[in-house]
Amino acid sequence: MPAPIILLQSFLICGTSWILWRFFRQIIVKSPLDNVPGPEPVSFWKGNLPQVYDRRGWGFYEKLGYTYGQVVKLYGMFGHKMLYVYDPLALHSIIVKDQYVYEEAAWFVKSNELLFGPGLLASLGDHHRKQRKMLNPVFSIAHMRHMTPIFYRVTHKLESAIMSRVRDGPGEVDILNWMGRTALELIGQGGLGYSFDPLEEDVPDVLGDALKAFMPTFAKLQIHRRLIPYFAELGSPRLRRWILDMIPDARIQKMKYISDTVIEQSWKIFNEKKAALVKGDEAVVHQIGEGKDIMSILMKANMNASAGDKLPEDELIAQMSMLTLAAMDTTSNALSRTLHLLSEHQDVQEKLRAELMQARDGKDISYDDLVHLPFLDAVCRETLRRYPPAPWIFRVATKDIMMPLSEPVRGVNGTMMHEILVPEGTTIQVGIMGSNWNKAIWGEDAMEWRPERWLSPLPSAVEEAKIPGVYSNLMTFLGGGRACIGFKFSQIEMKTVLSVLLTTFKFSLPKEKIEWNMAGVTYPTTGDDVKARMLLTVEPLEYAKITVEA
Ligand code: HEM
Repeated sequence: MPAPIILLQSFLICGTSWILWRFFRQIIVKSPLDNVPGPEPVSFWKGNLPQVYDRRGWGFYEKLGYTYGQVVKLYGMFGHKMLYVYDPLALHSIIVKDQYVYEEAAWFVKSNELLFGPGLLASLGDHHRKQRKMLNPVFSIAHMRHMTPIFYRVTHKLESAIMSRVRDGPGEVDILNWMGRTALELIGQGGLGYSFDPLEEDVPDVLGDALKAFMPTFAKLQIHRRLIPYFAELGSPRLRRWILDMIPDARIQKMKYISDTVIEQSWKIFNEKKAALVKGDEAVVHQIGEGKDIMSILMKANMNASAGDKLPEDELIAQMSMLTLAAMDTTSNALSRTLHLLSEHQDVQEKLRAELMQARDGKDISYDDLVHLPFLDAVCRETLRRYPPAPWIFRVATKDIMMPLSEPVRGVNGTMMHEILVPEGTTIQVGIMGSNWNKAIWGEDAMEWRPERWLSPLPSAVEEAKIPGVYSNLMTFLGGGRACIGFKFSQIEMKTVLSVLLTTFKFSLPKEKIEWNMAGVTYPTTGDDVKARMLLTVEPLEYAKITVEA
């Protein structure tokens, strides 16, 4: 019998036994989570996952908070009990104090490694700590400051590209598409020292196109992804590759092409950079990032690091694709959301434009002024609070552990629980938006988008809650050892792009309705279209028609 058929048969037998075992275990074995309140599952097979992943599931999460509180029991597949958590003390335990107990899920780490190599999103424990030690300084404020001119250069190209489409009068522009192209080019030039897209014209780029295709393709493989740990070590790499080549599924074959292309192209860029570094400074400054991009700094730091701290080349290369993917949709969707909100709230747009006009005074705003503009900062913070691009992330408890609570939870049996025993293997859904929307902390108007809240002292409950986020008492960029490494990068990116676009164009709502969809990274759709797209009406400001080249 051919090998793939034998494998398939064994898989079906193992899979069926596993499902039956899970079914009986859930019925027979008592769990400490049984007493945690939560909604009924939709079915045994899917649990609450259809609600958890519903692209229109905003109401479900709002209701979870108001009905059950800050720790809620949910069901995953086949009766697997999960916890949805945004209690601040519990969050502190999950992502800071006990972060090495609550790890990334095996399917998350293994699939990232198989697709792009051993980068940050594919490493755990000491290995991950070593990679962060080398990467953290590269994202320092000093380096970000040096990158600002690169950011302005790219953003002015975006400005010209949009101007060429609306110079003769207002028109609807797919802002999501432009923010996506800009975010890719910014992480390209600022992160890799590589240009993906001239922006002023449509030029295909093998690597850029593969990276752009990644998220939409990957989104269709979320179930397959969870099966990877069961196959990842099966037989030799050659056998695994052969089996992969044989799988008659267009989505999997496309993913294979994307992964191969990204790895191959990343090696190419890496080798060119290495050659320039060996030749010396003169060759480096003639490269796209002029040696100020993240990869050039990282490669130099790695060359000078002690033997114990040095990262092997395949790890450096894996960081390139992981940084690009982590940077792209998050920041471009945050920028799209901000422009959407400013289109809905014309008064806020006017007030922000006035602040930016005054600061710009005909030239680009310096890094130091840009980061200190109060209203721009307030608009960015409030957008990232109320609409965090990644509304949740997952962790898995790698052993039994006691979860502390800042507020007791009333159990299903009526008793008050002051802590919860979390059994090994429990999936934790970290409620990033749950924490950012918490009325007990942010006040009764927590669900309102109100930038002004950042211009006066925040409620004392915010400080007292000790939310473990790296940024502004928010969970948007997470916290602990796996906090977003690029959060300063994304701040400057958002502020540079807004400072240029809002002093050149006026944005308003399009004819069709914009809807924001829930996902690992939320995304907009326009009208009945299910494809990610966000049109806004864009009109050039009178003076900009003369000053901006198109
Ligand atoms: C508004 C924009 C952004 C948001 C909301 C955001 C949010 C996040 C969150 C929530 C995580 C934790 C993921 C997890 O643990 O599962 C994360 C991790 C990460 N982010 Fe961001 N991010 C943004 C922009 C960026 C940018 C611009 C970069 C790169 C320049 C970046 C690079 C990374 C990397 C490499 C990680 C993995 C860190 C690790 O595991 O050690 N992010 N981000």
